[in-house]
Amino acid sequence: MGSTQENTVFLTEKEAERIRNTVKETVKRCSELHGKARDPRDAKSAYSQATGASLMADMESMQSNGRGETLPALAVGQTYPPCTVASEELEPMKVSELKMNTHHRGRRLHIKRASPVVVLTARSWTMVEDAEGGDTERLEMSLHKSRHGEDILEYAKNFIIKEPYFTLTEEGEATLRIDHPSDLVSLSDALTGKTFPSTKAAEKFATTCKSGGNDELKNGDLAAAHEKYTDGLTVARQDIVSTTNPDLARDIARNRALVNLRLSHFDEAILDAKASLTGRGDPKSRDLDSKAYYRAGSAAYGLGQYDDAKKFFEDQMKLAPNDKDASTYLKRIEMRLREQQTGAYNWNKIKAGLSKARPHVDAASFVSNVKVEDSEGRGRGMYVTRNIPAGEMVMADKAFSVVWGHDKEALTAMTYDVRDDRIRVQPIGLSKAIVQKLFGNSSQISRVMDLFGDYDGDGKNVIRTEDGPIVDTFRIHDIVSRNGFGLGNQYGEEGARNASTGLCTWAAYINHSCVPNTSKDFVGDLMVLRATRALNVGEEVFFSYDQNPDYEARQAALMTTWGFECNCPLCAAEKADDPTVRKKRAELADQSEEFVRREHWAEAKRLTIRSAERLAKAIDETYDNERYKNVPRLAGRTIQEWLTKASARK
Ligand SMILES: C[S@@+](CC[C@H](N)C(=O)[O-])C[C@H]1O[C@@H](n2cnc3c(N)ncnc32)[C@H](O)[C@@H]1O
Repeated sequence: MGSTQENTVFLTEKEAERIRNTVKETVKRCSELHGKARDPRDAKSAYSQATGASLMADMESMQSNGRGETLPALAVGQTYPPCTVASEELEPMKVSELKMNTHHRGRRLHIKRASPVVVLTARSWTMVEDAEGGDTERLEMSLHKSRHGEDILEYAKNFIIKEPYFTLTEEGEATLRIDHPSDLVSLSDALTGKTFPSTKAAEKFATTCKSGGNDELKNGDLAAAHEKYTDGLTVARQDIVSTTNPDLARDIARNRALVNLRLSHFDEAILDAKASLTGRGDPKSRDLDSKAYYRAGSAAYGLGQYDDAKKFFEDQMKLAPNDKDASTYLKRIEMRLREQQTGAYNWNKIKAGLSKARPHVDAASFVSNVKVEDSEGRGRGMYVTRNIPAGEMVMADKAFSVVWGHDKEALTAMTYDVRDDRIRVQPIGLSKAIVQKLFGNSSQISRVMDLFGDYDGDGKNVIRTEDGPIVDTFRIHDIVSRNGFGLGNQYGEEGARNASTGLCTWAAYINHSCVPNTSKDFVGDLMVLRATRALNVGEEVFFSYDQNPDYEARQAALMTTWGFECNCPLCAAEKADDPTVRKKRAELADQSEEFVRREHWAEAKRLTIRSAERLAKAIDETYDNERYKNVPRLAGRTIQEWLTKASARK
């Protein structure tokens, strides 16, 4: 957590003011327009507006290679919950009935795309019209605009918008706006309006989908393969096909399991693989079932559900006792279970396997020495369940999601939050990656949504309807704000605009202290926490979110990024200092940073060491001995470390 000096993006007052004013102006206009009738659009000019903008966007993305030079600026904090009922339960409406700046709760809009899609860094938009023909309107998908790596709006032609939100863009143009991807249901183009006169026709359709899916899979187009298999499955599972040819649905499900596995949609991969099982004893069926168990096992492994994975691979071995892949997996699972239970990691092997191309470790989280409980004044916290000697590992947490600086998904944005009037630099790419992962793995939604965030949503915690998983993207944004962390520059290429960031769902319960009792380190995407002093059973674990030795700067960062005032023993002592003493100390700390940058300890002459000693003494004298009896003197740390190394050389 926290950003280093090099990674700080500075914004001029004027730029900040401009962002603030634009957002405030839009918010004001929106509230003035609330409930007013919509101005109809001219369909022809709407189409040419979108076509022109789409060409421009294509050209820009070709020139900038898809990555903008400047940070996008986004307004955040105007939260609203996603629709939590199935589209079938909503009452249909027409574009012409839309009211300005209104969430049309309880309603649904069936639309079709009527223009090319304009794909921009933080949003996509297009023109749409009523499915049966009628009024044209603009539709904008904000931030979470892709699925299976494809732009959602480009993905299909027919959509249902659940509980449509009609508002203004930041440029003041009327638009249907989607912030939660679950509010947009894409309908299959191939199936819309399709009926089958006979079993044969339905079977033929499903078989064609299956072979089309196979072709797409061969071409590596996973999104298209998924779509074709899904169409095929929808029909193959209907009674007219499944009663006469149940194996067709099994075959398609088995193939879709592989696509889901490759898309890291592990939940659906397991469901598909299980649905494909024949349970028959002939060699061909045993072979197919063995394949299905392998896919289910790999998916469970991907979710970190090692006990389930073990069971699937053992079932596979019963059908194919000599299968090498299954036995390799079973060995890996034994290692993961050992890591989980005892924290016994083979560090050499883990580190040797890491590279920029393979930045994720194949390791399990080790959390059996800790538990989560209430922490007075701090929400919940993490506590040790046994005594842990100094230097020993407290826990290791394999990140739930990481976006590396070198990933194309890395995206940092400047956000203006209307709730607290603050501008922040946010790892938007990480929020997007988490939403994507949860969309493909709804079994993980509760685990992430349990983390602390300012916005709690509607409190219903509905995670699925018949239309699919529901992910409240505003909650994810707030959770990432308060729990995301930097992974450091492990593989190079990290900068202010593309920091490597991640979310750990265990370490996220650890509170901050400026006098922490643990320190954290990263091995790839595994966060390793060690005790910096002996910890007694039942003690709360703390690490430092921000180590700035300057009291004011540290408190400001803790308030802006994490929303709290720190009352740890160090902050209590520093708060009682005279502000002029604190200022002097901060100046001396700056001088010592500068000194350390200028003078290398390995080449230091006696006179230089003397200067360092004088600086250290001056810093020490800013501390009241009584108040700082048991409290670290942070400002002197850098120069003291330098002195220790330089003196040891003599
Ligand atoms: C990463 S979470 C830590 C777990 C959190 N306490 C919870 O209940 O889930 C960060 C949030 O915890 C709270 N927090 C962490 N350290 C704190 C402290 N020293 N004093 C007060 N609140 C703290 C703040 O609300 C912060 O935004």
